[in-house]
Parts: sequence; structure tokens; C-alpha cells
Amino acid sequence: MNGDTVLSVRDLHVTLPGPGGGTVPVVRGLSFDVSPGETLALVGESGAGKSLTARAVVGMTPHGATVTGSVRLAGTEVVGASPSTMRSLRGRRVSLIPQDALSVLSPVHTVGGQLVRALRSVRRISRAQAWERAVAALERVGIPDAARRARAYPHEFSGGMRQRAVIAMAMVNEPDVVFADEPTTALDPRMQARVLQLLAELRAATGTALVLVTHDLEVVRGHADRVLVMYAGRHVESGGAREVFAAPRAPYTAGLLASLPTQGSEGRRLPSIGGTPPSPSALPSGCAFAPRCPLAEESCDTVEPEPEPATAPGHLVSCRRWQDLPVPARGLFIERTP
Ligand SMILES: Nc1ncnc2c1ncn2[C@@H]1O[C@H](COP(=O)(O)OP(=O)(O)OP(=O)(O)O)[C@@H](O)[C@H]1O
Repeated sequence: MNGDTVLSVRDLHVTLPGPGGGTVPVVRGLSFDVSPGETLALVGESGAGKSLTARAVVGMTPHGATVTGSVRLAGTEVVGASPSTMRSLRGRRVSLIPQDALSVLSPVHTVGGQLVRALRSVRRISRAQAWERAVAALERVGIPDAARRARAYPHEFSGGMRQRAVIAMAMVNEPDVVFADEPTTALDPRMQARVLQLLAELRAATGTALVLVTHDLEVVRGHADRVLVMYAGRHVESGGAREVFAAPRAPYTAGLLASLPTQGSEGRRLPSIGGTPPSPSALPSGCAFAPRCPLAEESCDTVEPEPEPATAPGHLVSCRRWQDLPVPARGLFIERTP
């Protein structure tokens, strides 16, 4: 790790076993860095490989998955690390709030007891000290009457409180980086806003970096410092959230943004990207987005683009035609809406 990076991912590939003994590439040569205390949003449609990227970083890929490339977490290489190395990194250096967040909580132990166990798995502290910290962690996520509630079982919590308890579990050891995989999908809009606000507050209080994994660009608007857009397991575009939102350079990002509601769009049909992402087992040759891309030219069908610097510092785009993308690009997608 160098001073301004807590996580460094280079040329990450994840493949899963496919039918008939073959393999299916689901993450394909992804590279990115996470700086201390920043919020990075990992964005893309369902199946883009976002969750498997998060799982590769925490060493929790599904059985049979192959991970290659490099994932350096606080100076330690994760790819190929032993289970004991991964146990020592999880919780202390990195943690994951998974998509099925509530499965994190065991139904047979009290919430406080589970936090105590998480705390004592990474540091030598007495049970009493750990209990104190567990109660403080519940207070920090806004659980009222935390000292009493710590003695309750998850089923005695409301849905919203369980969600908060899961966040407390992920944050209790103040890891360098927390991956929150679709932390708001199952929540109503009011709750979504509260959870994002809570994650932002905890990040500010602890200095933990946050990677928000989401298919919903609306969720990241106003919550992310940087954005990394993925498509079919690959990098599409990354950079400062403000720059990417204001002037996306990849047609795919522009299409995602065009489909977001804006002021004055009420009651009007929003543009959308036609078609659906390819299955990882049947990827087209060349750029995987080309079959849906209004700007694609012949060479896009044969050459897979690599990230290259775009206009703003730190802004990378993987598209051979990024310089030809009109500004604004909404019109490209309105025309294609059937
Ligand atoms: N355990 C698994 N077994 C087989 N295939 C899987 C498994 N997990 C993910 N996949 C496949 O890998 C690809 C990438 O999945 P991943 O969950 O990383 O996508 P995602 O971008 O997070 O989308 P979503 O938001 O739908 O989870 C998808 O095609 C998915 O079907």
C-alpha cells in the first residue's frame, strides 16, 4: 500500500465453472484503487460482475471460482492468500455488507453477542470491554436504547434496525475499506436515504473508505466521490463523480445517465439503452457494449477497448469512440427508444 491507496486492484479476473467443464469469465481485467476515506461507487447493470469483484477483494468468491491478478489490501496480497491471512484481514482491513445483508446475523445469538465475537476475533480485549464497544457501535448506527437492545435477538429487531445492526457489524472493527453491496435495494426511498446518510456519517467518523456497489446511478448521485462504471465484467469509465455525471465520455455511461429522471422530466418517457447485457458465457468479440451502442463502428466489433485517459485528471474511459460522443448525449438514446 502506498500513502494514498488502501486498496489496489490490478488486472482482476474472476472466472466461474461453466457448463460442460468450461469456464465463464465474469470479471475481466479490472483495475482500480481506493484511497483512504473516499467513497467509490461501483456501478453497472445486473450481471456486470460488481458483486464478484467485491467478493474477490474480501476472499469470498463462490466455490469453484478462479481469481487471478492482484488485489493488495493494506500492503497484503489477497489473491492466493491463505484462509488464515484472509481471516486476519476481514473485519480489520476490509468488510463486506453483502446483498443479502440480513443473512449476516445469526438468529441464535444476541446482536450484542455477535458484535462481541466480531470484535474479539481481531483484537485481544476482555469480554466486558468488547461489550462496551458493541453497545457503542449500536449507538453509533442510531439504535435507540442500545444497551438493552444489544441483549435482543435479531428477530426482535425491526427490519430497519436489523439493517443498521448489519452495518454496525461491518464497521465495528473500523476497517480500512467497507464494501456495501446494494445496501438500499430492499428499502423504501426514505429508508434508502437514511442508510446512505448513515454510511456517510460512519465513513466520516472512522475514516473508513466506502465502496458502494449498485446498479442505480441515482443512489450514488451526491454520495460518491468517484465512480467506476462496469459492463460485462470490464471497466467502462471511471473518474470523479462530478465529472462523470456532468460529462460522461463512454456511451454506456451516457445511456445510464440519460435514463435517470431529471427536473422537468416528470410525466415524460425517459430514454433508455435498448437491448440487454450479454451473458458472460456468450460475450461478443470486441467491445461487449457494441451491439447496444448507438456510436459503434465496425472496429468496435473486433477490438476490445482498454481504459485510456479522457478529459479530466483521473478520468479513464474504455471506448474507441469517446471523443465522438455528443454533449449532451441524451438524444442518442431517445432516438433509439422504441
Ligand atoms: N455463485 C454463482 N454461480 C454462478 N454464477 C454466478 C454466481 N454468482 C454470480 N454469477 C454470475 O456472474 C455474473 C456476475 O455476477 P455479479 O453478481 O457479480 O453481478 P452484479 O453486477 O453484482 O449484478 P447483481 O446486481 O445482479 O448481483 C452474472 O452473470 C451472474 O449470473
